[in-house]
Amino acid sequence: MSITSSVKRSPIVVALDFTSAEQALAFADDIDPSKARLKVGKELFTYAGPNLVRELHQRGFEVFLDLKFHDIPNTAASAVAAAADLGVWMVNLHASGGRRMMTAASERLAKGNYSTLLTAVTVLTSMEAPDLLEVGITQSPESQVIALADLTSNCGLDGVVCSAHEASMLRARFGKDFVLVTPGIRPADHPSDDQRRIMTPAQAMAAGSSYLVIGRPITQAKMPSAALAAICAELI
Ligand SMILES: O=c1ccn([C@@H]2O[C@H](COP(=O)(O)O)[C@@H](O)[C@H]2O)c(=O)[nH]1
Repeated sequence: MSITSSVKRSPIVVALDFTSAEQALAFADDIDPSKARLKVGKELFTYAGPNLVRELHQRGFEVFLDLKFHDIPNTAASAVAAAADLGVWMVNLHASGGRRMMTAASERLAKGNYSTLLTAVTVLTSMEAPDLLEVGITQSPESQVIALADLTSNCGLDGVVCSAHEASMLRARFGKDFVLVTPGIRPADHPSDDQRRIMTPAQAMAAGSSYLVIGRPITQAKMPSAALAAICAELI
């Protein structure tokens, strides 16, 4: 069991988009696990693998394994179970993988009695209406998020990854227990980079986000732990 549950954690999840375990662990060693959870995504996991996740657990961090699985139902369910066996706090799928994929994954976790949270990505925070149109989706990002969040909820998952722009609408629709994970968070003085549907940390919390995923504004700062502390202070 990796989760040190007695510690009250902040809603911040720092995206460890680094190219090595050494960089990720140096960052982790500079911060307190009560101040943030950590997200391991495709880049870092491809470089450093499951051992890095174990190292972060040993240091007392809860880990969101953000691999956004999207595959046939059996493969996606098996991948989610592998993540749960690793003891991660949260793992995710792409909701566009559809009902049978999401149900298979959700049922696999329930059958194994895992405590790992399962969420589904709705519309990436880097996308706007013209991006959706180019991949054949004529709905607005907001309508597409609602459709995929309805499907996710029907399939028994714990919540969705969306932008904070959709958070208040989804909070009203699904209630207080539905998990809303919102990347695309930018302090007011930080550039948006490749993100498009962005909000500040305080705005996102006020809109009903459960967890704020924040990467570059913290990890690329001159003093990452100070950048994290400033964002925590904004949320008090
Ligand atoms: O819709 C999504 C889903 C996932 N992400 C991930 O969150 C972080 C954001 O990093 P920043 O540096 O704060 O932009 C990154 O790891 C993405 O893969 C997302 O941004 N949007």
